[in-house]
Amino acid sequence: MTQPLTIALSKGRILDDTLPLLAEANIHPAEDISKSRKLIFDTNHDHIKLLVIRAADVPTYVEYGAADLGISGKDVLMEFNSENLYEPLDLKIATCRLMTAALKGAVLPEGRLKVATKFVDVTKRYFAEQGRQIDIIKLYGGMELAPIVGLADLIVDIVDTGKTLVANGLEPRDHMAYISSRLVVGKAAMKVKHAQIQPIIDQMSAAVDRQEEKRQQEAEQ
Ligand SMILES: Nc1ncnc2c1ncn2[C@@H]1O[C@H](COP(=O)(O)OP(=O)(O)OP(=O)(O)O)[C@@H](O)[C@H]1O
Ligand SMILES: O=P(O)(O)OC[C@H]1O[C@H](OP(=O)(O)OP(=O)(O)O)[C@H](O)[C@@H]1O
Repeated sequence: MTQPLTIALSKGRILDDTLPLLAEANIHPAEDISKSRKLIFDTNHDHIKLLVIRAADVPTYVEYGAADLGISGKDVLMEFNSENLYEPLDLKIATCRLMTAALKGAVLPEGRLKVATKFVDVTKRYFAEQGRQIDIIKLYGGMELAPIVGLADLIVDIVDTGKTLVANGLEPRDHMAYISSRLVVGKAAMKVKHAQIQPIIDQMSAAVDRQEEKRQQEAEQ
């Protein structure tokens, strides 16, 4: 019997890049997600449903088995740090870097550093590895403002083009991690529904390869 499958998608910028990949894997939402206020969608497969939720909530849904698969930024997964999730596929979408940044030219204090971020645990682990004492200032967005107003010496945030840093008089310092979106699978779901989940991983993997080829061809033109 075909068991039901639920896939949790991150809304926001990841969603735009996710839908073409799902389409290449022959998973099509029954209605236009971007035009709907619904959070759960049927698809062209009777047994597959899509959830569209806050990016930071995706690992929680998958960990608790409320979704079998999920699509989540590596930054979110690093912060969530769960042992109950497999990460079988790099989708190579929403790529960016997790970096530290400071005011341009600023000399950092010798002693404790004030670090503003929403990635609290990732930041604690990173500076602990460096043997550096820090005080964390937890923010929910707009981290770039913190050094300008003296709230922090350093920030830890996502950098893509670097335009947000430049616009706020900041400069990148340490490159902490390469970030992209990943397909995640709950360990329990993988055991129970392996026969249904594996083909989706394989189709998504082929879709990622095709998109990569397309991108390379476009870059060469
Ligand atoms: N500038 C960027 N360029 C590329 N990818 C990014 C960028 N900013 C964030 N991302 C990736 O996209 C994910 C989702 O970002 P998005 O901005 O949609 O949501 P958010 O602001 O983190 O969350 P929410 O809107 O739910 O508060 C991030 O977790 C990260 O993996
Ligand atoms: O290097 P850039 O290309 O300028 O991109 C980096 C910016 O993008 C993200 O913010 P986002 O636009 O998602 O806003 P938010 O953090 O307020 O959600 C991130 O938090 C940076 O501020």
